[in-house]
Amino acid sequence: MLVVQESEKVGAHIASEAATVSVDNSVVNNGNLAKQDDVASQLTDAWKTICSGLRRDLGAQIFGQWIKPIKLARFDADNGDLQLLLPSEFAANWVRERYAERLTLAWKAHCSDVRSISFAAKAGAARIAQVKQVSDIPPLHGSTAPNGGKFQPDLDPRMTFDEFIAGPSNVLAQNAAQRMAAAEKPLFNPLYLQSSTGQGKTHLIHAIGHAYQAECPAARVIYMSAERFMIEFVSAMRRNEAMEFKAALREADLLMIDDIQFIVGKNSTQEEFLHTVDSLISRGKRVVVAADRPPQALDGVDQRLLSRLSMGLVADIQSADLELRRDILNHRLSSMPHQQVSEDVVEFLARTISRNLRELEGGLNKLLAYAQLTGRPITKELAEEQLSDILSACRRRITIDEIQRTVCEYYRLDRNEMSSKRRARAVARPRQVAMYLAKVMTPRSYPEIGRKFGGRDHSTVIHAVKLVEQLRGEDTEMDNDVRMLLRQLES
Ligand SMILES: Nc1ncnc2c1ncn2[C@@H]1O[C@H](COP(=O)(O)OP(=O)(O)OP(=O)(O)O)[C@@H](O)[C@H]1O
Repeated sequence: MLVVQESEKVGAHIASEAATVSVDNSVVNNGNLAKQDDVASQLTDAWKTICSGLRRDLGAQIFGQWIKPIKLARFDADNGDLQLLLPSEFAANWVRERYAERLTLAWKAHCSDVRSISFAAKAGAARIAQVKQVSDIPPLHGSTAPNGGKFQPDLDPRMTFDEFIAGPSNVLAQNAAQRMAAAEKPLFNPLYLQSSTGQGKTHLIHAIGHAYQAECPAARVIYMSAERFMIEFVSAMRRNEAMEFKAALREADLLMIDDIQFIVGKNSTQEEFLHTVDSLISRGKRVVVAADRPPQALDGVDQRLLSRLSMGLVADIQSADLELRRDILNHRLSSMPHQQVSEDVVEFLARTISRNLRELEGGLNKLLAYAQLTGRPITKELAEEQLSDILSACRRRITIDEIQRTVCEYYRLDRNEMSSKRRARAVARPRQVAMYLAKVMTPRSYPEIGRKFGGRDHSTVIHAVKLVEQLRGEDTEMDNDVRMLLRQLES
């Protein structure tokens, strides 16, 4: 049994087990320290990755309220149960009811040792509720049947090329996607779509699926997220059906895998994915993948897989500019002629909700739904009132103090280290990261930033910014740290 955190607070029955360890090794009851250390760090790493996905999918508010407070309490290596600890009974029930399945799937995808999760409240570890064995989770719609049945692509009917509005930020990706969907063999393969969250990767993938199916009705199209790929692969292996799984994938004429960044660190899955990609490409079949970062920034991914993924076309989608945001809103509204939304409301939404297109679309939908339910006219005032959360998040100005606080929390440093003269790398590097973030996230000048970091000279800040830029290109761990911090600060 592995106690990951909070070891002193959870039940005594755990401490009586043979192998108990905390992540910092303060509690070690058996000799196999290296192995336990390894498991503990795997669990912590997996949790970091799961959290970044959940933060993105659930939004900062829900994430901050319900998921962030979760601690990894302990892991039972014998039965694969991971206990998550919540601050209260109420929180434990809430998270269990709403997110148990999602958390279980995510855990299974990111750490194959975890087979079930249970929830406990801080005060009452005795009232642990066993939630779900992973094996109890029904297969998703369209996944493999045990005897090698088909993967049915579950494509969103709304995500077509017709519904995709092009602008300078996405036109390359749109053209590439259209080529990939044409009957004629594309000049590149695979297609790697890359953008930050909510900029249209999934939309383009679904659009390729629809168009290719229309173009070649007999073609076999397979679409799934990387997380799903891992889950299907692991459960096929458990059922001794790995061969069927492999065969089903290799029959694809078009294989599309979304959110490929989640395939990190799972060697057998990566191997399988690599072989599948190799096999498909060598037979002239099409492969499309999407990720929130470029191939070289995929952490923990085998070099051979990286070079396979990079050898076709890597198409970047930049953040949508104002004109594209305006065009997307107008396009959505053109399909709803009964909705009375004036140009100044569209302009207001397009200007203010600038972070990602999912928020923009969500904001419009919320406004329309509210107006319909209450009969109130859609005005800027109504938008201000109803979309206050999104709007204030978009308008929020990030301060250097906030950056310093977040960086210190992230690297577990004392806040004073941001101004201290200490040069040890463990302190200097986070300080340089904070200076870099201050430069890219605030309008402050180099001298102003220097003053906020213990009165440092502007040349020190310039050096820090250049260094972090350079390190991000060379060191995936550093790049991931910066990405996590950017996300945390932007949310
Ligand atoms: N160019 C576009 N035209 C019309 N709608 C768009 C466009 N780009 C994105 N959208 C819409 O914005 C929403 C978010 O897009 P999508 O889910 O494709 O983003 P994503 O890049 O895959 O995000 P994530 O990385 O979070 O999965 C979707 O509803 C999509 O239909």
